[in-house]
Amino acid sequence: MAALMMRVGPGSFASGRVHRPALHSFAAVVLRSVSVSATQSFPERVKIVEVGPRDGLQNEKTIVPTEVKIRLIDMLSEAGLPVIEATSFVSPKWVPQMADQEEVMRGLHKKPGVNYPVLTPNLKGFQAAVKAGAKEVAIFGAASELFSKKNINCSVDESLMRFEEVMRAAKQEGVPVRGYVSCVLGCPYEGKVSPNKVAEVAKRLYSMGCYEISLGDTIGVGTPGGMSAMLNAVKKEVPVEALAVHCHDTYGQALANILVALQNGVSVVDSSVAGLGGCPYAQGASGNVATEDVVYMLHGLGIHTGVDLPKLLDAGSYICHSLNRRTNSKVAQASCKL
Ligand SMILES: CC(C)(COP(=O)([O-])OP(=O)([O-])OC[C@H]1O[C@@H](n2cnc3c(N)ncnc32)[C@H](O)[C@@H]1OP(=O)([O-])[O-])[C@@H](O)C(=O)NCCC(=O)NCCSC(=O)C[C@@](C)(O)CC(=O)[O-]
Repeated sequence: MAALMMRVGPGSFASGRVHRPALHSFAAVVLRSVSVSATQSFPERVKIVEVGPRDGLQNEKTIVPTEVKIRLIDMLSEAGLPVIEATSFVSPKWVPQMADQEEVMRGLHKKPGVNYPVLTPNLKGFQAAVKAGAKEVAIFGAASELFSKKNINCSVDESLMRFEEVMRAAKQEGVPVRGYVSCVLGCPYEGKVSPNKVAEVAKRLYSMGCYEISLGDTIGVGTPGGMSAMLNAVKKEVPVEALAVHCHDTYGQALANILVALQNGVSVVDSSVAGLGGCPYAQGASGNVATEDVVYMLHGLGIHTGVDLPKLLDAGSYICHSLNRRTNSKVAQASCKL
């Protein structure tokens, strides 16, 4: 750290506040130097799937106004995020925070080249999503029976049958479908989850036509060794190009787990601006890894994301002010974007 401080100069730290421009030049100077050797085993580009407006806001205690959600999504697209999960077409009785899904879909300003997928647990959700203008959807299963029951009120096998229905309809409509597997590194109800079970569910989702499978450490209990073992099992069934990781940061392991996933060839990472989030049916799950922190790490490694970090910080600052909460992003904290 001393070496890092010398590069920036003591003035930046003297006041006790690090202003954003100083942090950014600091980041650029320090991290450029590690990128050359470190990128060798990493992908050149990473696609970030921003899940804050859905995964982040679904867990808020008070209802977030629709216009705030729309403004957040628009700020995220302005920041260069290529995929922004906008909302979910689930039962409002189960997740009241997402009850304004149609208004959100109709209100957001679609930026060319940006995808705005939505969650659809069943055919009813799919039909409503398409009617509201969704061009891409995600189905969400789990590698844990109890989690599946608590989250979508059916067994894993039943969920896969429902997803087949969604998939058939999606194929007819030409709508791409992403698949989630939750609890890939542990379950709040069952504890340990076998990598083989994760691989089996991932394979079934991929075989039915999901173009991408996002592997969710729903409660953020995984560590890099577990991530590596799980990915090794899944990669035997699904090509690594079709895999994404979705890490919650409950135990502070998310960035380490993502790094291991990148070294395993994964080049799609889910994250949530300001580290918002948690799953209402996974007690103890804290927010997703913060998008700001993922972008900072990736850019430091010389990996292209297309994301403008200062604009992303503004989006994080906006939503934190709107929710009257502190950001979970370390990068935002360091940049005084609280
Ligand atoms: C799946 C259901 C609907 C099953 O819920 P259910 O009660 O078994 O469904 P049902 O078919 O018996 O229907 C019951 C009622 O819900 C309605 N309904 C039925 N389907 C829909 C729909 N799509 N949209 C709106 N309404 C719907 C249906 O019309 C009926 O209404 P009623 O007659 O009582 O008025 C329910 O369990 C549900 O909505 N669950 C939501 C779960 C959820 O959103 N969880 C959070 C997202 S998952 C997550 O965060 C993890 C992830 C993806 O981020 C990855 C990770 O971190 O691991």
